[in-house]
Amino acid sequence: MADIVFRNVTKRYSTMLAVDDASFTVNDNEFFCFFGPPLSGKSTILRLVLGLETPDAGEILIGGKPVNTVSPAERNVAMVFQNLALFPHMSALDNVRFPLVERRVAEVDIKRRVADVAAKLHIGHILHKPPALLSGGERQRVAIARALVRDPNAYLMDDPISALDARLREETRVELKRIQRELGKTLIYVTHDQEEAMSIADRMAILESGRIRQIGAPAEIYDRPASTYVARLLGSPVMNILKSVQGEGGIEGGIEAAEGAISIADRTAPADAVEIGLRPEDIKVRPWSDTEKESPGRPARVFEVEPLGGYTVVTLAAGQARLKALLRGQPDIRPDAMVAISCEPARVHYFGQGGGALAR
Ligand SMILES: Nc1ncnc2c1ncn2[C@@H]1O[C@H](COP(=O)(O)OP(=O)(O)OP(=O)(O)O)[C@@H](O)[C@H]1O
Repeated sequence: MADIVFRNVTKRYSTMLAVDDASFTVNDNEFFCFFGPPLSGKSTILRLVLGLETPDAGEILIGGKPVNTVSPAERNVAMVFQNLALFPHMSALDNVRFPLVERRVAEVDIKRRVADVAAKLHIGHILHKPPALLSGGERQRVAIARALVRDPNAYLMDDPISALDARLREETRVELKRIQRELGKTLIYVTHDQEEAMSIADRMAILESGRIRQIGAPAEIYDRPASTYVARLLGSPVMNILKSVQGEGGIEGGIEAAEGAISIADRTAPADAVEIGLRPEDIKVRPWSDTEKESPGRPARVFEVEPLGGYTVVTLAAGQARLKALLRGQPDIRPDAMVAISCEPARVHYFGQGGGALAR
């Protein structure tokens, strides 16, 4: 069992609160992501788990045992650092072997485990090379292999594939997910790439300035962000968040614009909404001429069209409000055209004073 628990953990660097009263549980065998902007405390949390830092307050438990005073070696947690930290004077093979040689594992077992991990990461053909002769992607795989070759309680990875190009990153994250499932080990993963976090994690925690703002399955957080801060971090294009004005009623789902703010005709809207959030994919866009009197579509002007192949991002001007809509395929929509926009009331997000999500 290697569940990892933080109970009210705080870590300061002089006056800087790097981790602020963090409480969470990473379950055994879980792929758990920490996601947040730069300097939000992601790496510090990993260093606390690893034992490279000691909390100023609170308690850390690994597999049910308090580890605040346990050395990194005894915690037996394997880490892949952002800067990889491969030994330059050793071949890739010796780098991967190193943790086992250091622990005096029998040669026959070393050979078996290295071959196994090399096959999993497709690096068998480059093991003879030193790091300097490997590409960025190959170096990253070797660093991951060096962590996987051990049999630790848990793996920690700090933005391990950030140096790869977009295609290789996609491939590697799919593989990492598969490998973690096969190994059946707890994996804590840090990334500043929202798409990566969403695609790879069983559950994730969203950080802001050292504080955990929300924990949940990616789809849960995406569908029910607890605040405008979280809502803006996930999704591309990001959620449209506009000031809310009281509407005149109108037909359910109609988006009315006024003075840079919008209202949605929605019987279930909370009265104390200060802001309204609309995911770009939830905005329906139709040619204005199609609009019948009973339709919810309210007028908007097409401001910009970005065809991206499989889908198209359309920026809409509704009064002084600007909204982005994400449409499938390549619809025949041109700048300056008038369109009708609407949104299923159930898909609308409402936020109150201070940015917290409001229940209906
Ligand atoms: N060794 C240190 N000494 C002083 N301050 C530090 C140290 N390590 C981190 N910090 C500060 O703690 C805060 C959290 O940093 P941390 O590196 O954990 O964030 P992060 O989310 O991992 O950032 P990034 O995405 O840029 O890696 C930052 O304000 C950072 O400047």
